[in-house]
Amino acid sequence: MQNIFVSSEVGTLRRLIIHSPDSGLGKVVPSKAQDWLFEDIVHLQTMRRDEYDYYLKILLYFLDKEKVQGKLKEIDADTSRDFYKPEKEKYFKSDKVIEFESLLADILHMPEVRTELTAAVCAIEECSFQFQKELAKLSVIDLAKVLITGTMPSNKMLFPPIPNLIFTRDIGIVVNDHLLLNKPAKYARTRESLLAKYIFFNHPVFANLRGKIIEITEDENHFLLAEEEQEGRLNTLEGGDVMMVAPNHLLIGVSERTTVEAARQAIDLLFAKKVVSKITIIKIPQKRDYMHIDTIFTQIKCNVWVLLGSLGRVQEEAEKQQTWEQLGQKPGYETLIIKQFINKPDGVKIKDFANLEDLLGSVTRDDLNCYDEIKFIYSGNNQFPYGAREQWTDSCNLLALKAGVAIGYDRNDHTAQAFRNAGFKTINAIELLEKFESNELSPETLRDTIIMLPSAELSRARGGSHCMSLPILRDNAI
Ligand SMILES: NC(=[NH2+])NCCC[C@H](N)C(=O)O
Repeated sequence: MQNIFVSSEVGTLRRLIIHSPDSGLGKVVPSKAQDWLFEDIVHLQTMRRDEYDYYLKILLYFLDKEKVQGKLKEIDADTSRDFYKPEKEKYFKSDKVIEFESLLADILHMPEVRTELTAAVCAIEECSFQFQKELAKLSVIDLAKVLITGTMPSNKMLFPPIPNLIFTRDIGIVVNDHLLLNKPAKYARTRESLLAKYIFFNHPVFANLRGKIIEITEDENHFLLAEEEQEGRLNTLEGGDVMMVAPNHLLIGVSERTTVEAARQAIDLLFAKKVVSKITIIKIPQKRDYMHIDTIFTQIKCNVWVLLGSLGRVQEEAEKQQTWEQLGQKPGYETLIIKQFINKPDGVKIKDFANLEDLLGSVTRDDLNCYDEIKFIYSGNNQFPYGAREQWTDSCNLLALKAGVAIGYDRNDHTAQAFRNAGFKTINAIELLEKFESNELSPETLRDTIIMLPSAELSRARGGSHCMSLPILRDNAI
């Protein structure tokens, strides 16, 4: 049975990996917030109870209904939140909405993996030998927690937390029946990818992936470079920059996090294995606002995309501006460079796209064979200055649960209006769950709806629901 397969962004979602905010997130301090890629410190309880738990309940309703249907009153009344804690009996334990921490605990039951992984984590975190011995005494459940949170059951912090693990999108991407592992650009995300690597290579759930995991490495000449030359030249690639838009077509962003060398290596490896026949590189400005391509656009259904207008159709404007630039005026816009590589029997052909809309339109028509009128929804309804404001809080980072039904943040009011103008309904996550429970609505019958997740705390971590998901199984979109 095919249990790992993703060939689009909008086919009905069947299985995914998530990670609920752990106690490490509550240990982010102001002096480390930026280093740990947070814009602020977050209130953990609010983030869990009033925000992320709703995300989970919605996912369960869509992917594994019997875990929640008719039980929400009871679940919500339990102040201990045992339903959400993998070590508790009442835990929802789903093989569709899969918690990273449970996968980690499972592989730590294998003695060899436990020894290797503990040693590897201690090595990268420069743990003392003494602490490494203490880790050996922990139960599997406690060890999994320490490897994620960095803190021992005694409350001693052995190494820093990995608060960005809630953004499971970035650890790897399923490309048809293969998996492209990340190689993080930021030190704060190194331990996440180490843990992920051990899970994908060892967990029985991923047995079908053996021989199909693609890893990005350094070119051997890299090791011979002097340190100052090496700087900034590592091959790095993060999942938020990789988007599987159609069975034949993968998008890769070259960004603050993903280097052109890594993108090139991914193209060579994926073409050699014939996993896809078309890969488009989208080079976006290297800035914090747009760390990955999924922060500037995502797909809602075959003919609908949400994107940041200031990076859309700018090319024509840019060409007109050229004269003024030649006369010395500074460019007042940002441009994208879009190059498409097509693997043909007689060699790789390259095609240019002038702007994002042209590329996304071509995905809709040429790759998904969808001829419905293409709709672009712009962040902030393309009204100054809401486009930029709402993009910052992930207005362009939505997760499609099925074609036309996606989950995003509730705080992006102008973008929500743009969705309504385009014929979508918007509904608050809490209200939707009530309507599911009362059978007024159901995941199966919902159409063209954007689910609005409470997000005051979540958005401070600088990622949206697209980032908080690693889909491993979707139905085909076509
Ligand atoms: N796929 C994404 N856009 N992920 C967002 C990750 C956010 C996280 N704080 C970081 O900076 O790494």
